[in-house]
Amino acid sequence: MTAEPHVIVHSDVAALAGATAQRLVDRLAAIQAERGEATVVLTGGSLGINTLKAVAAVGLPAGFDWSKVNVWWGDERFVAKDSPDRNERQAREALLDRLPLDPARVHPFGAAGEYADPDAAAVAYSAALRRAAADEGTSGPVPKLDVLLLGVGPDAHIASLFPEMAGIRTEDRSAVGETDAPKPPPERVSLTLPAINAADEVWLVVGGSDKAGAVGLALAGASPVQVPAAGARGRKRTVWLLDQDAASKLPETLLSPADDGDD
Ligand SMILES: O=C1O[C@H](COP(=O)(O)O)[C@@H](O)[C@H](O)[C@H]1O
Repeated sequence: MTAEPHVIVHSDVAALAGATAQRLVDRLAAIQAERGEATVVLTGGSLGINTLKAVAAVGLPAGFDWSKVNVWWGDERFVAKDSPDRNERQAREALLDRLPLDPARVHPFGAAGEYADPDAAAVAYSAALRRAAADEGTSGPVPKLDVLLLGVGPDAHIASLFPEMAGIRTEDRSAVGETDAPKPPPERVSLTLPAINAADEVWLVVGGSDKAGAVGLALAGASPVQVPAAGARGRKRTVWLLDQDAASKLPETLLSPADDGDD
């Protein structure tokens, strides 16, 4: 398996969310069985949250222990902690609040009111990532990130890295603040592309015909500055999990239809 993108197409968004949920639990369980814990980086957005809702309905493999799962986020909207716009709040309501997670292993971005501005929250998140790496005995900028989930916007943004903006060009830190995002809310915090690409596995989960152009450009090898999704690569595996609408502009040669249990 290489980090060359592998594309799997499901029939529609419901099948995509359900299959991604099952794939995620299976993968985290396999990693946990191997090294005692597993780390997931969550995304917000429509499919990110629908996938978490679908996880609630997935059967858990024997021995799987949610309290040994580390949770980080790929990005956050810089709004009040209790705002319904917050990716953290949506994830908690969709799934996390129902799981026996260890609170010490759950790492939300800081919120407006806790930090003066998005960049201050980003500096704190970079520091938290570095501390977690140090706790694992490495001197790197991020801990081991097993599976990192991403949504993709119609403009090809990933996390809160938008085309042509400073965040997508930032390489010297793990998280960055954004104050003028084209998608509301304008103030956001995001992992940078180097931090995203430090994950072992990057899964881009995308549904809908409004995303087909972005998916087509990303998989045709566009420049990440113009098409941020083009730059997302896992160290070991990069998987594009699509519905048929999102895949409609891809050449046949790239597609692996899912049998909804596929790989
Ligand atoms: O605002 C955001 O948007 C993207 C994509 O969301 P979608 O609803 O178009 O799928 C998401 O990946 C990101 O986490 C979120 O903050």
